Amino acid sequence: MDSPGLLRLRGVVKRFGNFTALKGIDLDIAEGEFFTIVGPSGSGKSTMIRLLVGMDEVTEGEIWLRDKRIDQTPANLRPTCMVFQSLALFPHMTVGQNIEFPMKIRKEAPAKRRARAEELLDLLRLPRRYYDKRISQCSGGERQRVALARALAFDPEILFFDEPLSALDYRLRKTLEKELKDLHTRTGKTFVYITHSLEEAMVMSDRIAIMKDGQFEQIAVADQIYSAPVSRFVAEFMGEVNLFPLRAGADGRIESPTLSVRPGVALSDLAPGHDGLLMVRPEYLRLADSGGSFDFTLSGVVHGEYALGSRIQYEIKTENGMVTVEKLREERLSAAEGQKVTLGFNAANTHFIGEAA
Ligand SMILES: Nc1ncnc2c1ncn2[C@@H]1O[C@H](COP(=O)(O)OP(=O)(O)OP(=O)(O)O)[C@@H](O)[C@H]1O
Repeated sequence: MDSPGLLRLRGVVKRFGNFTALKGIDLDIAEGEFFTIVGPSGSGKSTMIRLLVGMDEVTEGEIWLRDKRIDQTPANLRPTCMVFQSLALFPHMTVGQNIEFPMKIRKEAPAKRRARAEELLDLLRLPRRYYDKRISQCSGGERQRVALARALAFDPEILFFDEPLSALDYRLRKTLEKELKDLHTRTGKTFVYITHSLEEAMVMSDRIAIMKDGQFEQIAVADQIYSAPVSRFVAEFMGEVNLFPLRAGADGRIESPTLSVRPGVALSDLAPGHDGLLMVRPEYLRLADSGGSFDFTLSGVVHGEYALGSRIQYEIKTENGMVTVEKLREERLSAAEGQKVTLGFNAANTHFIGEAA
């Protein structure tokens, strides 16, 4: 990033008694960015968001918004807004009253509030007649849109989202993921989003931060995190993956206990005398039995076949454990369960992780 971030964290530590939940976080989020924090349960995502919105205090470190230090600013005085999984709408009020709530607090005139509420209904693609509808009469997806409209009515500098879609069913979640991305583009606001779901993060975000044990393991654009993870943890967290131990001899020749390596193959990140893990995503493995030349090959037996909608996943049992292969339905493997197969892949479709097996 060229310009300094809109939101900056410097050395942020959060301790609960003897337990350190955040271990010195440095982070810059750019204005207008869709920034997503992903991580397993207990990694510190909610703790981080709570500090950012002012629901909890930092133990050490600083949080800056533009040129103002905000870590000591009470939540209600921060120009940020939070959208929760639980929505926190007022169920006995109408859609219009909910959306207008922040403007009412600001003591804006009724006509102005109404006009803005209608604009926000349009923006969230809710019919204007919903203005008088009670929240209790709205569906889950509609409530989610009302909550977003209300959050935007605060006109915050940054919107924080704490797993807002996790309680919804799969189809609705998929629809709202796209709507949120679209909303982000149309409003130009800065979105900071936390989720367990990698897919959600991949669909929507400009950048993704992978959190582990109170620290960021990697921060990058989705593609890079998927194809060039910095560690085994990130590789495995970012979906199905095959990892093979590998080492380069003093002469640079690559050796592997599990793979046959074509002589002359080189990996730019693997220096002579070093070892690590070779990563290949399941979609890059091919059947090598019918010919073709591959940098790496291995043999196994087809153990299982699983339909994943448009794709099919295969488990291939090898001497050194299970290998996962994924194909589009129309590229189904011509091998039945129990059949012996040779798989191949090329160095160009791999990524080397300099981490011991
Ligand atoms: N008030 C608290 N007192 C003591 N420990 C806490 C407190 N809040 C959080 N923790 C601990 O801090 C760690 C991080 O919790 P946090 O809720 O931030 O994780 P998370 O990544 O949001 O998890 P999840 O995805 O399950 O919500 C956990 O080990 C949790 O037990």
